[in-house]
Amino acid sequence: MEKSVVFVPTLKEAEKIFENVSFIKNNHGLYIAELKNIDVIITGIGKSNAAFSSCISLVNSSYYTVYLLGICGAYRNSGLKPGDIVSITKDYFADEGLMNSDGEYKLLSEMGFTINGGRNYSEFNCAEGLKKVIGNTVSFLSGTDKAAGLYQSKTKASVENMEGASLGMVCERLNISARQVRAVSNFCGDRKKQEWDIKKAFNVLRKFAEDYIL
Ligand SMILES: O=C(O)c1cccc(C(=O)CC[C@H]2O[C@@H](n3cnc4c(=O)[nH]cnc43)[C@H](O)[C@@H]2O)c1
Repeated sequence: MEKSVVFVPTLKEAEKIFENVSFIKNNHGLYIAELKNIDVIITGIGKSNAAFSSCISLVNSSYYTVYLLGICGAYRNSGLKPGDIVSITKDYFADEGLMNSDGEYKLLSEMGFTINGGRNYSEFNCAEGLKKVIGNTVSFLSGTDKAAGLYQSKTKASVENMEGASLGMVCERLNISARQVRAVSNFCGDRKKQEWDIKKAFNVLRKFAEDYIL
């Protein structure tokens, strides 16, 4: 039987999205749950964990659909709010570059370097029925309004996450199509004004998984 794979950044997110499922550690140190028609794999937080976990899991596999499901932050001017669910179709490596002394920053592509085959972003297929948005993948979180403004104005992204562009690049290089679905858990920027509602975000991701994946 053909199987799909769902990557989720953290065990906490996965246990809320896929209830009553047990995870075991595999021989690569990754937590995995094997359900009837899907495998759920925990990537770990951040670009390096996302690249390793997706590459090692996909390189000799025959999964027929790949999903990355998780929470994300929304930029204030995006029109999104906690509890909204989106399909990220273009995800930038937004903090790989150079910060000048005047606080301006350049992406690697603006310095003559590229990350993903001539580009500074990865692409995903759109998950049907969801709002299509641009994402920023960062390792250095935008915990101030200034940092959030810099990232957002550079790429025109609506949301921010920590794994998407890396996992997307692995899928592109392996010629496997993937969808990235994220629920907004907070606003980006000043930490005191982030308005986290992680419960709402988990609930919409669980509903999405029940309706479209399980
Ligand atoms: O403690 C904090 O201030 C804080 C700020 C942002 C994110 C975190 C997390 O622990 C979540 C990391 C996890 O969730 C995704 N995520 C959720 N919100 C954001 C965000 O505003 N910016 C970037 N990533 C976010 C991310 O993909 C990770 O998997 C804590």
